[in-house]
Amino acid sequence: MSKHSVIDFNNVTVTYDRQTVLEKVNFTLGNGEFAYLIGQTGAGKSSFLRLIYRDLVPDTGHVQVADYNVTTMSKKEVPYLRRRLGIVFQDFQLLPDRTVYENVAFSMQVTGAKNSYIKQRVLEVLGMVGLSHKRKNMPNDLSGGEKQRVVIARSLANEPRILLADEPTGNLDPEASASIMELLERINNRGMAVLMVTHDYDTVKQYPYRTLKLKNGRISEVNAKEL
Ligand SMILES: Nc1ncnc2c1ncn2[C@@H]1O[C@H](COP(=O)(O)OP(=O)(O)OP(=O)(O)O)[C@@H](O)[C@H]1O
Repeated sequence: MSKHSVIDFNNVTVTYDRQTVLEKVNFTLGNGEFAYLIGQTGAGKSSFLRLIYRDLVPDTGHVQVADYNVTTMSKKEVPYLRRRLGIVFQDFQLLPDRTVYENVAFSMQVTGAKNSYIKQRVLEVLGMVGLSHKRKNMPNDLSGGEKQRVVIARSLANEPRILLADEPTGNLDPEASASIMELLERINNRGMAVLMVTHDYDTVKQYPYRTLKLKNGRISEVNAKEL
């Protein structure tokens, strides 16, 4: 893998039963790059992301993420790979019976970080997403946009190199979506690569970055203006 890329797919094929979902896909996400992944329902976007965090192994081809050869790595190494990734998915919900602070701290405690560092880092990432003042609140006291910002803060806690975001603006009103996009841009400007799966074409047009479309097992670059 080139030192300029953080994700590399080389001729990746994924087949479920007899259905080929990805066929000899090549893809590179540059260090610090922002890119969108789009495609109709069932096009293979979730499968694509699952390959990156090693929830799925390709039938053929290679996947490299940060310094890890994801295709050949041992199971023992998977948690270390995942710590290099910030994951913002709709089904990675917040724990409803823990405060905002505790939700973010929890993701660091499992890595064995020191308490003094956890405290400092949780306050730092909550500050980054503009929610320090809500740290003692429970998730259910927050709006949808604020909850999503806590999920983003949690994903940043372990200082990942890559942020994977699956529909981070789904179900949010335009104002909350804009605040999430501005936050993702700020994070990206600090040097983190961002790969965002979305159906929200208005957002793609408003915040244009390289846009890749999955269709019939293939990936191609599209012009956001033509969406
Ligand atoms: N574990 C599995 N076993 C069999 N088929 C699967 C499995 N996972 C996904 N598929 C099929 O592979 C295809 C791609 O699924 P995938 O979830 O990757 O698409 P997607 O683009 O993320 O869709 P959506 O936008 O609806 O989430 C679909 O036809 C799906 O039914």
